[in-house]
Amino acid sequence: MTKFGVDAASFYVPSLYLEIKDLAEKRGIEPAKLEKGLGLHKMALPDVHEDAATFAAEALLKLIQDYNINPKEISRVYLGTESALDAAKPTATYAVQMVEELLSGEFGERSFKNCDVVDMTFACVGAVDALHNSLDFVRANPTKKAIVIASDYAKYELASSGEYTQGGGAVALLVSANPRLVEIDNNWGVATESVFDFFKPRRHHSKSEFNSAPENYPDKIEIFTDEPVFDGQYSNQCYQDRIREAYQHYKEQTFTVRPYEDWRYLIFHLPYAFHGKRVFTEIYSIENNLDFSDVEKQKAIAKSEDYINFINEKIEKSQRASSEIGNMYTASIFMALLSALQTSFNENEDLTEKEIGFLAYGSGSKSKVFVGKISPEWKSIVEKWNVFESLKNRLAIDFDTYEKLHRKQLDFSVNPDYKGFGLTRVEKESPVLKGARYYSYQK
Ligand SMILES: CC(=O)SCCNC(=O)CCNC(=O)[C@H](O)C(C)(C)COP(=O)(O)OP(=O)(O)OC[C@H]1O[C@@H](n2cnc3c(N)ncnc32)[C@H](O)[C@@H]1OP(=O)(O)O
Repeated sequence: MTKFGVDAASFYVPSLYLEIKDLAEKRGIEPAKLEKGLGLHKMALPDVHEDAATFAAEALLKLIQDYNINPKEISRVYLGTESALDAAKPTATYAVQMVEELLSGEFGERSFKNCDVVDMTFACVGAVDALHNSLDFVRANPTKKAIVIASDYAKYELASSGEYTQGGGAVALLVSANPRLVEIDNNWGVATESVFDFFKPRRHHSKSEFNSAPENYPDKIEIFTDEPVFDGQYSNQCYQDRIREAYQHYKEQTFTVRPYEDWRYLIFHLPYAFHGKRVFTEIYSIENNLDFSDVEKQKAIAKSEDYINFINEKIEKSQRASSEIGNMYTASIFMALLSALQTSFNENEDLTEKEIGFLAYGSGSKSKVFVGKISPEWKSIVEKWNVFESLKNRLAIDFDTYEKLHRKQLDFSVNPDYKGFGLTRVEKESPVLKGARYYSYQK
């Protein structure tokens, strides 16, 4: 029987970061809480010229170049993002255009001309939805290939409880038959409930708030905000509830008992590094008939030797990249996979045929639980990544620069050596192009 899944993967993390201890000091938070309590070390930050479109373009370009992909052979580019730049024009169109233009010498003009390109949004689970859809597509059309990109900038209000979990970047996945990285099984546990744990409402503004609003602007206009409205502890609870329900749904469909025991790695959406291991205590307790009825008992389970051994074996390696990057929203779950596989690769572990369990979550809210099996050729894909080496080649910025970047007070790139895609300008004058974004590539 033909197998379907992820054939290759690549990632992009911006070159700037802030040390978490610098943030802790300025905000009066004990560094140990962030480092030892939540697993945070560094926070990746977009430079002035970067956004979710440039992140996506970088990951897409790397995927094409590292794995010799001809864009003309790609039938779909589905982008999961909650950092969309426009409410109508997909961020994926910007990313595809950047890559098309850069590679026009090699593949001709408009190499993605017959490609189906779209964004998918459901907070942090949007790229899993894109993967799910793309897998359905290749299962129905086994000779075709799709690319899924997860790209986001996780930005929170200054001095909020989300601030120390900020981060950003992108992961791109090639989806096809006979995948060389991981085969994805077609059983999906799903749980949905509409809640307000974390969301980005359109805010209404009146025309009078804009000094230079053109005559033909409507009296009320809507703009998106980068920063979410959220309730941190409630979002933790919603995450825990949804993954419990989706895991249960997965079990019902697969008639499995304690499936997590067969998983070499548990790969979670990680809003911060230690989130997966903190919330999985509930499912672990249910599966092992442990009393989870009050906070004391829950803490005892989290601190038990069995649970700590379980975390060290099945979760810890997936957290390592997150500690160095922070939240990547849609891309976090895929970066957790890359982190685990890169570590196994570096340690010469043979993962062939091993099962991986995925527990995805998106606020608002939805969870998907599904399983993959590592392909025999996995090392030929992972050997191109160098996840941890590449994270060492970044530029630390100071707190003052961080705050200015956050407030959009800087006009020029912070990294003097920046290379790659960058925003050149946003049209401000022309009534028919106002807001159009233009990008170029810095060699
Ligand atoms: C977007 C989504 O994916 S939804 C799910 C997650 N939600 C978010 O990411 C929303 C944005 N983020 C937030 O609101 C917050 O950062 C949260 C909710 C994630 C974390 O909230 P906080 O109130 O900062 O932390 P919280 O009190 O929950 O946990 C702190 C941890 O540090 C530990 N800690 C505190 N001080 C110390 C210390 N000095 N040394 C060691 N550990 C410490 C605490 O014991 C606790 O860990 P434990 O519960 O495992 O024992």
